[in-house]
Amino acid sequence: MTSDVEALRDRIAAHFLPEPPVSLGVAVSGGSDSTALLVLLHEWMKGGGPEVRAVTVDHGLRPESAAEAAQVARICADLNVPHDILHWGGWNGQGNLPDQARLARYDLMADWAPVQGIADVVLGHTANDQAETFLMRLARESGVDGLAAMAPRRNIKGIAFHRPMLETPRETLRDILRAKSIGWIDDPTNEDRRYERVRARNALSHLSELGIGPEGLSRVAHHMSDVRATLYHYAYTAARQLVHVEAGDLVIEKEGFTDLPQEIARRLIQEALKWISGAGYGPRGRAVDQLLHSIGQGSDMTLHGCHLVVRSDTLRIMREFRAVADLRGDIDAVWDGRWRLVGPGGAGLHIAALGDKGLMACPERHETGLPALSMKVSPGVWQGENLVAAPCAGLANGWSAHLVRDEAAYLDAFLSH
Ligand SMILES: Nc1ncnc2c1ncn2[C@@H]1O[C@H](COP(=O)(O)OP(=O)(O)OP(=O)(O)O)[C@@H](O)[C@H]1O
Repeated sequence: MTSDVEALRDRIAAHFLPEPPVSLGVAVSGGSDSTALLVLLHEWMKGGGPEVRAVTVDHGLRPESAAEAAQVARICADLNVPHDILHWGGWNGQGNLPDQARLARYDLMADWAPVQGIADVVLGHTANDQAETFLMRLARESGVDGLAAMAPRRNIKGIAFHRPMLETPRETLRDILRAKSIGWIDDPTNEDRRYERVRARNALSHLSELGIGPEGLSRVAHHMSDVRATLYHYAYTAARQLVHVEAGDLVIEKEGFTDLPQEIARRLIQEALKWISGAGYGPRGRAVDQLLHSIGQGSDMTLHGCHLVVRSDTLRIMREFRAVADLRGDIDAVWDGRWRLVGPGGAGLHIAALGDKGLMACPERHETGLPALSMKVSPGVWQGENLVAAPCAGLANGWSAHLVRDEAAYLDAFLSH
């Protein structure tokens, strides 16, 4: 074994410290990076590392794709590594094809892994991929979060996807394959200049004149990711002190909030909008800055399906009425992705927002101390056009409303960055 192979194998093993898993999945497209990753994991396994099982997703998008998956199968057979091929059901014409294919790939692999008793899957992204992502984020004028580029690990459906080679240049990996006379597949779309990533790759080759290369940019991304983690840590501390949940809204103490540095305030708001809307992603940074400006001016604003209300001593972020106005749900189902109603049941019941009509049917609403806007977006139990119960607006009738995402979930989100 050459010293390069040893060094890279050890770098991968270091990614899994302090406790490497017993078994690992490896996602192999047949390209140079993931094929080299397979070889390195195989070396690790031979030296007492985790059991390895490979997986290839055949997207069926190019005529050669089945033959390419079969080529990966042969390499795996030569190494004595078990290998599975997964098939994508195809594109439904929605969204952008490469994005949809990537999402489907992660989804298929996240379903495949637990069936094999695997909780960790390794991906072959290299320093070159990281540097290209970094340049694309620069083009979008991203801040710290965007420039941190790809994370070394992320969770999808409870499976950890690892990228242990984010600081390894592609050529180093190709040298390993050349030395072992193992071939790889060159995907023709990697040359297609219609893709931004391909243009970023070409641009990168010109930047070497300035001493800018994949490894350097990937180290900058790594620094940014440390900075991001630090900022989220402070944002978490601030959120614990200044934010609490009330009837499904997030209430922020205004005085403490306005003293926060903008980078921290922005994160508090971004996570709040994600928590209320249930969207897996936050609004764009510019939109959040506009919202912060609006808070400074003392004006209310709607964003990301949420409504921010500025009061003298608090900021209250609640669901925007428009986002739930037409939402009708089954009585046993979670409503708006966050409310579960528990009560005596009955025939022909459904859940919908109270709205003005429901609110007027709650004589005790003033006793709750909640703002009318907040009660208006809260869930009510309806029988046809008649309101049966509205637990957040003082009309219980044996019903109670429970948040599926609680305050702990809001706080935990800061720690997952
Ligand atoms: N069809 C696929 N099946 C299994 N894993 C895949 C597939 N496509 C990509 N991957 C995984 O995602 C990583 C990054 O994907 P990307 O599209 O950048 O790579 P690629 O150019 O197809 O191949 P490589 O990274 O192996 O050179 C790959 O290294 C591999 O681990």
